[in-house]
Amino acid sequence: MDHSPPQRRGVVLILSSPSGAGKTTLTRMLLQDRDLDLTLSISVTTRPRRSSEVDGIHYRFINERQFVAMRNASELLEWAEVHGNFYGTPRAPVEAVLAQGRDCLFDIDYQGAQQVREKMGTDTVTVFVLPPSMKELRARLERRAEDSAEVIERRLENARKEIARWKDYDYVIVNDDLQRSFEDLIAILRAERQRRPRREHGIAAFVDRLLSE
Ligand SMILES: Nc1nc2c(ncn2[C@@H]2O[C@H](COP(=O)(O)OP(=O)(O)O)[C@@H](O)[C@H]2O)c(=O)[nH]1
Ligand SMILES: Nc1ncnc2c1ncn2[C@@H]1O[C@H](COP(=O)(O)OP(=O)(O)O)[C@@H](O)[C@H]1O
Repeated sequence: MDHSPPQRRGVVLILSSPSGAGKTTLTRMLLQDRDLDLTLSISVTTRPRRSSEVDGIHYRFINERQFVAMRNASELLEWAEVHGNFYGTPRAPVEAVLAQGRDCLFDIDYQGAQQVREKMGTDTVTVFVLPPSMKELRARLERRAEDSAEVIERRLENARKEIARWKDYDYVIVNDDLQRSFEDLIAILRAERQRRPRREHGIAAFVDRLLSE
């Protein structure tokens, strides 16, 4: 087994947006592109499962007692209450991915993004996804048809507060054309992978060999 350190540090790529702006769709597109080799951080949540979701793939659905137990055992890298439910990121899988110098993708809210940035520092890259209009945001939530009218209203009420956080992020994408947004995300990831501090170890060894030629 190869015990040498990874050639580069993994990217901690965080996507946030108000509900309905399209981050889950973009996340799924990124994961389907095998060449990108991204691993999703699968959150735990106390919210009820939607019909389109699979336990253990999109979320791990747990009850509040289990959530509190995980939080108290410091098993969560970050956690937050969003739209009246608890969400958290299990720490161990993230650490395992990053230790291999691979990249980890997070679909978490602004509270979680802030906590991860504080803990992971410059490994973190944050992207905020905006809807093209509030009218379209409502239309997308209604078209998705996964939530009750009451839940949709609550999400739209929270959207203004969430959108106000755009300034905390490294990148902002207005998700009008889905394919274009996807390509922009790939461009961000490719560029971030090449950042010198992330490649310090691998490049130093390469340059040593180069100069010894
Ligand atoms: N802080 C935090 N937020 C999360 C986590 N998982 C999901 N979220 C956020 O919780 C919010 C609600 O997610 P969800 O119920 O799937 O609804 P959606 O935004 O309409 O797809 C979104 O802003 C997610 O990004 C997590 O582990 N931690
Ligand atoms: N650029 C886009 N144009 C049109 N519809 C979109 C676009 N992006 C996402 N959608 C649709 O909007 C709905 C909400 O998207 P979703 O990814 O579930 O949002 P979020 O995860 O941010 O709540 C889904 O039905 C999705 O197919």
